[in-house]
Amino acid sequence: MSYANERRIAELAIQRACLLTERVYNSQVKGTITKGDKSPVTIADFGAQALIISSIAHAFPEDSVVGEEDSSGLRADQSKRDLVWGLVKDTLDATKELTAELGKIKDDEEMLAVIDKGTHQGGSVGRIWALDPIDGTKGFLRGGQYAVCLGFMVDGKVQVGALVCPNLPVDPEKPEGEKGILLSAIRGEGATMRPLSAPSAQGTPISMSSITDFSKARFCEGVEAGHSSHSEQASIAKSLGITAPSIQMDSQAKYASISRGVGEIYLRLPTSMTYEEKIWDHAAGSLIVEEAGGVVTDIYGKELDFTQGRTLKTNKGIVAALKALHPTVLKAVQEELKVSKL
Ligand SMILES: Nc1ncnc2c1ncn2[C@@H]1O[C@H](COP(=O)(O)O)[C@@H](O)[C@H]1OP(=O)(O)O
Ligand SMILES: [Mg+2]
Ligand SMILES: [Mg+2]
Ligand SMILES: [Mg+2]
Repeated sequence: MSYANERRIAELAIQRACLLTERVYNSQVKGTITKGDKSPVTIADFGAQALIISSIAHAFPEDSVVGEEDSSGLRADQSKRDLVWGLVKDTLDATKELTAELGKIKDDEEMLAVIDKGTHQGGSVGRIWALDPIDGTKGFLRGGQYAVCLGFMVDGKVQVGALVCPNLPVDPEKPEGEKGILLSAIRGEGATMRPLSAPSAQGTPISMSSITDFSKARFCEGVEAGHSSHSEQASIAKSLGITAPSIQMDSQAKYASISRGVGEIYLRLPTSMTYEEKIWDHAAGSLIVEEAGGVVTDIYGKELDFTQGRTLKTNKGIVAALKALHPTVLKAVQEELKVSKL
């Protein structure tokens, strides 16, 4: 069974949401709220979650959604709620040609209810979407990389992944040139990429870099040292003979980057043994890397298990690399971490 229709709706939904996130990215007003876990959420995260879940509910009314955000921050703050509804309404008005396929939201009450359709607990049964309306909110606030991410799972296995990275260059050779790419994949059918500016273009197939010589390989890692250990990453790079400086960027833009051959390895090294990675942070990106010729496991070498609920509670960290490099990278990770962590 091909999931071409799910991929098409996923692409349209995240592109529509990206019009809203870019408007906020380029505005002074971000409307940031600090959540219970101390992480930031902005009016753009809420607006994008509302638009994307309403698209899924319109196209696939029986499906469930595990989304990062809920409406509690907006229910407690009328002015932010008004700001988000203004953004959502403007975006819907500006994209009327998509209403037949993606539907719309009638008022701010419905918008809050739609955001809360993302509170599903996930699991191993049925059709479930994993949504990160803005991945890398800290990067978004800093003017760095972020991604709008949507994965589609059937019985706990990711079948479709779609990512928009609005600030990655279309041509990696021209970092100051046109920005904004959309990547997607269907399991077993490969991964593709196209510029955001060409919504009706056919995606171009992408594949990981073929560099297998570690002295020429490059790491991608997060900007936030609190999300992944930079010092252990540096020791692992040294032990593998990697000399190039690592490419630092926020969000699943790292998965996007290695899947189109910019960087060969992405590591996410646990900074605490209690943090559980969230399914929406990995569903789309991990499938795109696998379909571009990579292998994605945790630091124990275990496959990512999306059947466990809202988090990857049986996994720790991420090791993503070209198939030919992965066993050696994993061994180096385990040698480095076993003293302090395993
Ligand atoms: N303690 C943590 N360890 C690992 N990842 C975290 C932690 N806290 C937040 N995150 C999530 O890490 C991701 C960003 O990763 P990176 O550092 O690679 O850019 C985001 O999804 C962020 O959530 P959010 O979606 O709220 O931004
Ligand atoms: Mg967040
Ligand atoms: Mg995230
Ligand atoms: Mg997020």
